[in-house]
Amino acid sequence: MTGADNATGAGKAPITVLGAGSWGTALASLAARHGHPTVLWGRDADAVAAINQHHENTRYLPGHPLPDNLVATTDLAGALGGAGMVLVVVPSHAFAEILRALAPHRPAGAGVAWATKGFEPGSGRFLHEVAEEVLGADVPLAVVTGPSFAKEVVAGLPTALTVHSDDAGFAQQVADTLHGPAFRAYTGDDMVGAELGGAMKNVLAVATGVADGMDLGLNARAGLITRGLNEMLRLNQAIGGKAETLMGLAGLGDLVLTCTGDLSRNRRLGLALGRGQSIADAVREIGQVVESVQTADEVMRQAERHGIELPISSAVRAVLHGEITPADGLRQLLAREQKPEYPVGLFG
Ligand SMILES: NC(=O)C1=CN([C@@H]2O[C@H](COP(=O)(O)OP(=O)(O)OC[C@H]3O[C@@H](n4cnc5c(N)ncnc54)[C@H](OP(=O)(O)O)[C@@H]3O)[C@@H](O)[C@H]2O)C=CC1
Ligand SMILES: O=C(CO)COP(=O)(O)O
Repeated sequence: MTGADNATGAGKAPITVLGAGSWGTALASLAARHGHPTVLWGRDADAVAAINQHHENTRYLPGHPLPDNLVATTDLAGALGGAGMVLVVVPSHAFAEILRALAPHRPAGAGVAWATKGFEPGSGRFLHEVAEEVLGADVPLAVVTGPSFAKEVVAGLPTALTVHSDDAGFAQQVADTLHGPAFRAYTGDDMVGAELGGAMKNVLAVATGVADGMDLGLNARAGLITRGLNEMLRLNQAIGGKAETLMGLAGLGDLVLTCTGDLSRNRRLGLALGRGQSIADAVREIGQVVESVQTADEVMRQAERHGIELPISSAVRAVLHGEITPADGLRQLLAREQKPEYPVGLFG
């Protein structure tokens, strides 16, 4: 696919995407295909030159032609100059740094959305809390999340995701930019639930990956996904997110995708650990961001803060730190006391 799917761009808001990895490139490609004048900012000059000259991101999405009207640059101020909307798609460890860098160049009126999944490492803050602190309370903010592998989106395969914001008009603007012939973008107003779902599913994908790597069978996989969803729902309720958010694309949808789809880097990390590989070797082989490595710590920090027990997430965190082996984790989970599925209703 090399041209725009939709019109010529006349009247469409210019979009600036920050982060030229697999997901930033796929989302920029989508906006460009929908006729938005789109600029993709990346920090790697060679990668940027290859996108402009060969219309391909050879490192992160090799073999997928990008639209001719997608322009890449390493010039952050230039990229932001004419932006009608900014979409941040860097890993969570770089999120605060990129927001601080973009803040002085953001045109007044340009809202800031992000498709990053995770928390601020170290503090465990939600990304919308970081964004509000750096950009101020008046800037429209939104989170883009849901079951969406970059490789499938850039290939034009049908995908559905969701955009959550406290500002309904901005959620709609972001959704309108992404929505198109093969892409459904829904909206919602629950940033807490949307961000928690996107972060926790990465940790739970490691758990199902480990189980599959240990050949524990399909029953174990389904059990982990379901009890994992329960962990998401309980922590979400304690923090103040809406249950329906986690029963939708931002929770269950992304959990199923990431726990079962081998395109998931977090699942692949779990598979490797379950087969006895070291975490360092597995992460090196994957060669892209694996958010669970940091997110497991931050999920458990949130859980401790709110007094919620999360046995699967806790076992993943301990395995990722080398405190226990995958086999120990399995033994711990199976040895837990027998109890009602819902001791105190859905959220017990
Ligand atoms: N890939 C996917 O299918 C999806 C990913 N996401 C989320 O999107 C986020 C980005 O992931 P993804 O694109 O897949 O990751 P990748 O590993 O594919 O790419 C990471 C990109 O971030 C850049 N980067 C890393 N650190 C910095 C920094 N300090 N400043 C600027 N750029 C930086 C890298 O640049 P360089 O190459 O120079 O190192 C690279 O371009 C993650 O939070 C992920 O969970 C969400 C949904 C789907
Ligand atoms: O978030 C994703 C799909 O929605 C991508 O998952 P991974 O980061 O595990 O590859």
